Amino acid sequence: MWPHSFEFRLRIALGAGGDLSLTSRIRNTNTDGRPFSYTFAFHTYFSVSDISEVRVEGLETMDYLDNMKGKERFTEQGDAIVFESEVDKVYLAAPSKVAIIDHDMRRTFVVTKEGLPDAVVWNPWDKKAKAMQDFGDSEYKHMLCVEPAAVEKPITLKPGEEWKGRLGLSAVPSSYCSGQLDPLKVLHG
Ligand SMILES: O=P(O)(O)OC[C@H]1O[C@@H](O)[C@H](O)[C@@H](O)[C@@H]1O
Repeated sequence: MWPHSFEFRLRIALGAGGDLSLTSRIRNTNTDGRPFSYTFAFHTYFSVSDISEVRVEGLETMDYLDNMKGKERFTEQGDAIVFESEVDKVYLAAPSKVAIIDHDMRRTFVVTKEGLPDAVVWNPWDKKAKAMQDFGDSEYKHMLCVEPAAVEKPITLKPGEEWKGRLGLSAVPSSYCSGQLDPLKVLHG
């Protein structure tokens, strides 16, 4: 058991237009005066038409830790992130808005975050999917995990202190067709 006392509160708000907001609050309620540290991530799995056709915008040129290479640090190059094999990356100091663009579904998920500096991007691909008990063998083709997170630098709370992290999620209809969708509007609009 974790040797600390804490209070965890989750506020779920669903807006009239379907926008979802999840706010987590963690308070250190230790009475022995001890601080504690933790990392945090909203493990949000997005349903996508075909992982090979999806791209993520907002993380280009970001530094990341590659969990598949012993957490070595790299810098993302070039264009939007696309997927052709297993990925498990922690983007550091990621922007507060990231877009998951699903051309076939004509839908863009816009993920916003507050109090969560990092963003994890994960897809197990075929081999790991087969090895996971709670994951269908082919489910990796239709999912992408983008997680607002605080991973690189653990959060430390003294007794009485409270931390707050928020995830915002909206699905925007998009009829993207070579250049129709302006990433600046998705990311900054
Ligand atoms: O199955 P869960 O708890 O959603 O976690 C899935 C993945 O979550 C990511 O945060 C991790 O970086 C991966 O290593 C992990 O496998």
